[in-house]
Amino acid sequence: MAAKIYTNKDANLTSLKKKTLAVIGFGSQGHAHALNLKDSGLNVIIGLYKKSKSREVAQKLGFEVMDTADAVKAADVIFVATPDTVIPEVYNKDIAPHLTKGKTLLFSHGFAVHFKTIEVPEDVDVILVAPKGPGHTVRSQFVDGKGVPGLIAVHQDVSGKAHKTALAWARGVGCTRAGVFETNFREETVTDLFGEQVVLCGGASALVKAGFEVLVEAGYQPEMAYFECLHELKLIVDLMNESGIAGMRFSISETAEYGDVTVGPKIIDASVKKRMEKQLKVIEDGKFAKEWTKEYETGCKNFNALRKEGADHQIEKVGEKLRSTMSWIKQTKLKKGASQASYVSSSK
Ligand SMILES: NC(=O)C1=CN([C@@H]2O[C@H](COP(=O)(O)OP(=O)(O)OC[C@H]3O[C@@H](n4cnc5c(N)ncnc54)[C@H](OP(=O)(O)O)[C@@H]3O)[C@@H](O)[C@H]2O)C=CC1
Ligand SMILES: CC(=O)[C@](C)(O)C(=O)O
Repeated sequence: MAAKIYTNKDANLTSLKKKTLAVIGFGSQGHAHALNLKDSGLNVIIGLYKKSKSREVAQKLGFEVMDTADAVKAADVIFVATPDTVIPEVYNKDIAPHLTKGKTLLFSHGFAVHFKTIEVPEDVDVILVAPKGPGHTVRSQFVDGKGVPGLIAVHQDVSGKAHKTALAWARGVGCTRAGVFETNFREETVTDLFGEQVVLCGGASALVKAGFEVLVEAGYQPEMAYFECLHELKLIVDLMNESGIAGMRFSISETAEYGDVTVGPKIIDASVKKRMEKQLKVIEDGKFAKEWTKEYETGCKNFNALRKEGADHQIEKVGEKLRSTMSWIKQTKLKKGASQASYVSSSK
């Protein structure tokens, strides 16, 4: 039987209207959920650590900002929007001690609950509302009157209202405008990690860089390689996003389509699929979660070195130059280190 898609007609905000909603963290997801919920007429407070660079940004956007522990004490629903590797320390220090009976714990990724990096008490609801898109898109789509499709899941339902709360939150952040599927913490966690590592962020950026390098090393202009391998990828993926692979193939030339169906399977062949299957096992077995947690706990040395290698890649320099000279590309210079929320789409 096809999974049910929940939309606005299935969800209302009633169960959240008289509640205090705390968003712990004001980053990519945190700022988007907070602003969208606030624009949906709900009472939202922000919990941050004392030295957070996002305190001032959140206050300027009209939020009451508290220390994390105080926000948890004051709230009925607590959205843990800190990085997955930070969740254990924030949870154990500032959330768990104040998670009294009847509160609801909410996540937008199941990592901490599924891989048990935290222990949740038995007397609170534990739910997931996971928009299937970056936080900045969750916000910009909402501002444009649209929504990002999302997932909901219930890990623990003490109140008997966990599902309704999840749906109400999904409505408040705009997901039910697009469509919401119900899943469970394991499925969301595993598929999200797989998707972002193997297809979306990891797979796509590796494919783009490899294509760019092949063209540049063969003597073609780096600008041509950038246009072909990075810039145009968005335009092709947009077509797939809107009307499927078939729709994209309808729009491109027959020459391109012939190359697509004959060469594509030689590039992404059975050996690539085997490596994808292997990575899925690494995620399912919790090996990835252990590796990432250890990397974080030992100071992210390897992670930062790989980040720098990526930032120093020629494609970044060429791309930055081209994007700054071409008017039709939206100039959103998202850069790590600044407050994520400083790129917020205004609500008016
Ligand atoms: N990025 C995305 O689009 C998506 C993220 N998710 C999930 O959302 C959750 C949050 O990720 P994301 O939004 O990317 O995180 P970000 O790194 O963008 O933001 C993290 C926020 O947490 C704050 N923070 C850090 N330490 C603490 C602390 N001790 N107490 C309170 N706040 C703290 C940061 O403060 P400061 O601002 O000072 O740095 C920042 O505001 C994760 O579970 C992630 O997996 C799910 C779907 C998509
Ligand atoms: C945007 C999203 O959902 C990702 C890629 O999985 C993430 O940022 O965690």
